[in-house]
Amino acid sequence: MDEFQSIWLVCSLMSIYTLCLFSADLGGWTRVIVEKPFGKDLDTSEDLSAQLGELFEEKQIYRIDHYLGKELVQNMLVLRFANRLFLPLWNRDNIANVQIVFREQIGTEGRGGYFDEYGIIRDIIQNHLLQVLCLVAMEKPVSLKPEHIRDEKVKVLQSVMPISNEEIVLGQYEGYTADPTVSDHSNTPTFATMILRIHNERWEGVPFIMKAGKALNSSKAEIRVQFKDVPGDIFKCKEHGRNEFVIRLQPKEAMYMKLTVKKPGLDMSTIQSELGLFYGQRYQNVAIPEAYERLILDTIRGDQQHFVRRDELKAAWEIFTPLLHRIDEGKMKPLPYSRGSRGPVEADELLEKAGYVKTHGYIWIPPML
Ligand SMILES: NC(=O)C1=CN([C@@H]2O[C@H](COP(=O)(O)OP(=O)(O)OC[C@H]3O[C@@H](n4cnc5c(N)ncnc54)[C@H](OP(=O)(O)O)[C@@H]3O)[C@@H](O)[C@H]2O)C=CC1
Ligand SMILES: O=C1O[C@H](COP(=O)(O)O)[C@@H](O)[C@H](O)[C@H]1O
Repeated sequence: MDEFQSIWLVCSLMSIYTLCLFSADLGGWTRVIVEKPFGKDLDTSEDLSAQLGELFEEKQIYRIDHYLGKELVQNMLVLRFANRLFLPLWNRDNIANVQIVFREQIGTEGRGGYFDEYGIIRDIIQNHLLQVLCLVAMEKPVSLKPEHIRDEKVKVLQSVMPISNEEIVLGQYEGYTADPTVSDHSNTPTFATMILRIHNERWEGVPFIMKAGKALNSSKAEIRVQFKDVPGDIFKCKEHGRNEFVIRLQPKEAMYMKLTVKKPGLDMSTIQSELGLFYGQRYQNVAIPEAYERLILDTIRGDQQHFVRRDELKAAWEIFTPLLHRIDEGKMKPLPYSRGSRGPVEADELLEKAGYVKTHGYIWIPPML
């Protein structure tokens, strides 16, 4: 933040603060929604938090991350902690790897100037995907009270190990710097795949593969949990692939479990198929609220469960700041990739290296309405 931005920020905060004082006099309440970017690294974020903290109490601050307002993200805790099925499986004994993926077909059109300052890690991974990781990996909270949930999220974040250079692939799509608001020599990644490792009893040794990119061949956001091979493979079905539980956040919310079944017919052979819950089909007359709609309502209701607490934000920046500084200083360079591709091939190689096993011969047949 330069001096002008800093003065502007302080003046804006003071004006909001003054208005809030008036509302308190009238018997109202004060809740301030703050939208990202929450700084650019640990220090700038802590500065911002300190300035906000001088004016508002933490219970008045609603740091918004719109991924926390998405239907299937909110479903995560229910899925994990209200279903007996998942309780014994959700750990390093059974899960081989987890992918948390954001892919977008559009590039940075119209937002190049902003994006070039931040890049894909600050724009998507350090906030949206990391919040999803917390919900996938955290322990069961004592209760559904916002503080209990946020306490568990902080613990997961604090257990994430430093990210190794060998476990990162960065990319920048060709033509990105043609945007007049982007520097010709920009080192900003528009794509990143990286492995996060959680050093705790539940997750030691399980790679959490975070993938995000712009100008790719598809648009989607999903969580993909891949289970380990079945020991003693009497059906010789290992060749088809492993069990996978996929939670598609968007588009077309869905959850499906890829599993091995007997291939219908006279032979005793096996094939990969799926058990699925497709929201468009199962909940045909239900309108799924927009993330911001839900989160603004939560703010009015005074429920901070789906908002980021100050210590959570700090822990998130602690994970990424060293890596971001290496990129900002030009010590790590993004690889070029073509618009409309999957991103650099090195990213899929990293996935394989992390132990992800691709399915063979699985064909999905869309359900008929
Ligand atoms: N309910 C529904 O709507 C369902 C839809 N389907 C559809 O069926 C298709 C297959 O589904 P599924 O098997 O789950 O997922 P995919 O085959 O799309 O992807 C499986 C994994 O392989 C990676 N991958 C995909 N293409 C390549 C490639 N060319 N090289 C290297 N890695 C690759 C993916 O990465 P990345 O994620 O980065 O692409 C992902 O990690 C998809 O189109 C899916 O949308 C399947 C089941 C249910
Ligand atoms: O915060 C952001 O999110 C959008 C993607 O949001 P989604 O709800 O459509 O998944 C992304 O395009 C943008 O770059 C980023 O700032």
